[in-house]
Amino acid sequence: MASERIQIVPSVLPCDFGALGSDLERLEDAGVDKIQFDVMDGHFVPNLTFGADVIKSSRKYSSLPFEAHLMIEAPENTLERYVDAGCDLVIVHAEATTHLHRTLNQIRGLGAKSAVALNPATPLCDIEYVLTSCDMVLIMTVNPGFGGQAYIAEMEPKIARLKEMLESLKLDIPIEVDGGISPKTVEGAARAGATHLVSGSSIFSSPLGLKAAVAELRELAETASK
Ligand SMILES: O=C(CO)[C@@H](O)[C@H](O)COP(=O)(O)O
Ligand SMILES: [Co+2]
Repeated sequence: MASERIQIVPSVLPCDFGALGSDLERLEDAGVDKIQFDVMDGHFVPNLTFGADVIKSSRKYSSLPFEAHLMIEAPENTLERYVDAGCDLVIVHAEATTHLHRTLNQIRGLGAKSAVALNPATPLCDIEYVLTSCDMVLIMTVNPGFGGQAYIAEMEPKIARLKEMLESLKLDIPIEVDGGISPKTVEGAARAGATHLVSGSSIFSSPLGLKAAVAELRELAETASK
């Protein structure tokens, strides 16, 4: 199944926002599969980053797919701007939008892929009836808002249960994990069923350098998922 291929997805949070273009070029040279832009509004999460304009002006520096991880209240009001900015996939939080089914279909209607993210405390039953409107599900392995937090290993049974749910519904949808992914934690997430692995602080601070850090994460995840 296509969704089983491991993808390494850097979060841009550790990038130098004054030189984002050159950091995006470095990431592409390092062999990553897509780029995650962490959009935070200071309301849904207690941190503020950037909006669609920054993503739009970054688009020319990379040929990789872009995904917007929208940690914002009422994302349905601004989805068009992220698709227009060049995001191939838009991720909304189940906790941040009242009419989740409509919001996910709105993303598809704009011509992008749709995904839903769940905070650690949010149960899988909250998305059971919208899975056919999703092109990916993101299980947060930290509480959203900041990079560099500790991985919450208690999310592994949640990932495994989601994988079972998707299999029983015959839905070929990849599971992404985000937060605290490093060489120490990636195997547990991959073994549980995650194939898209977001990593920020670990790959950027690795003494191996970006390229070898990305290769190491990929190799560990591929071995663990077999
Ligand atoms: O969405 C988020 C945080 O809210 C993530 O994308 C993190 O920013 C990933 O960073 P690390 O946990 O890998 O440092
Ligand atoms: Co993120």
